[in-house]
Amino acid sequence: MLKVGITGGIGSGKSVVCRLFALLGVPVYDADTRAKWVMHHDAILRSSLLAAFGSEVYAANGELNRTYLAGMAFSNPEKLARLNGLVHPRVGHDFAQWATAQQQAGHAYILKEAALMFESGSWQQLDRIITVYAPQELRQQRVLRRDAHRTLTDVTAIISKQLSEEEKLKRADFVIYNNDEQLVLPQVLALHEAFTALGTAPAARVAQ
Ligand SMILES: CC(C)(COP(=O)(O)OP(=O)(O)OC[C@H]1O[C@@H](n2cnc3c(N)ncnc32)[C@H](O)[C@@H]1O)[C@@H](O)C(=O)NCCC(=O)NCCS
Ligand SMILES: Nc1ncnc2c1ncn2[C@@H]1O[C@H](COP(=O)(O)OP(=O)(O)OP(=O)(O)O)[C@@H](O)[C@H]1O
Repeated sequence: MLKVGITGGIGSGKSVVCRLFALLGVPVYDADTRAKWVMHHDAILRSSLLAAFGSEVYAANGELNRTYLAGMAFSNPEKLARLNGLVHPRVGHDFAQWATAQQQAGHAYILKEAALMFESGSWQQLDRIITVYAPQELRQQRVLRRDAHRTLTDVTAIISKQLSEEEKLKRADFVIYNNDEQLVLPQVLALHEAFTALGTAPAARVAQ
């Protein structure tokens, strides 16, 4: 089974693209959502986050206080690095377990969606990487439309914590252009065909 990563900067359209793959029957692991799940459910991680960032990390009802964490982490590089250092290994472990279950279900390939793929080192768990590309101005507009609570300053701060799109393009095996100039669906269908073939080919070809 081929493991394909799909990354791209904030607002590039990873989730939209992943919804298309999911419609084709491809299992998709959403690292952003799972990161929040493990931060809520993993008792050891909860204790580490409380020890590192204080009791405000969790609200009185036990829910993750995302606004507090976002405000703290996206404005302080050391705190963000500490948060990443605690959360990313747990997400890596969670993904490995999920991927094993998918393999047993006999899928030709699976997708892992993550904003941070090269930054977190999680690309090493994957066979191929797709970058979803859109220019920064368009990404900012999309996020401001999507996230009513974020300002342009917030979005710019998050962008500054992510690897540049140029670097992601250099490091990716495939690019999906979601820049309002090219149709997305034909690009997804072409990759689906290629990955289905690769995922069902002998292991030697997949490993390359
Ligand atoms: C700080 C948190 C709680 C803020 O949650 P919130 O719901 O406000 O934002 P959300 O998760 O939707 O993130 C918005 C966007 O910011 C970007 N982003 C998220 N985490 C990070 C990070 N650690 N570094 C850089 N960019 C990030 C992504 O593009 C993401 O889609 C949350 O982002 C988080 O837990 N981040 C740490 C875990 C992580 O790195 N997740 C990303 C993939 S594993
Ligand atoms: N081609 C498109 N045309 C119109 N709107 C789009 C297009 N692609 C994405 N969007 C919209 O832009 C916003 C950002 O897209 P999406 O949530 O998929 O980005 P993302 O890369 O997953 O972002 P994040 O890193 O924040 O999770 C969403 O509201 C989405 O509906």
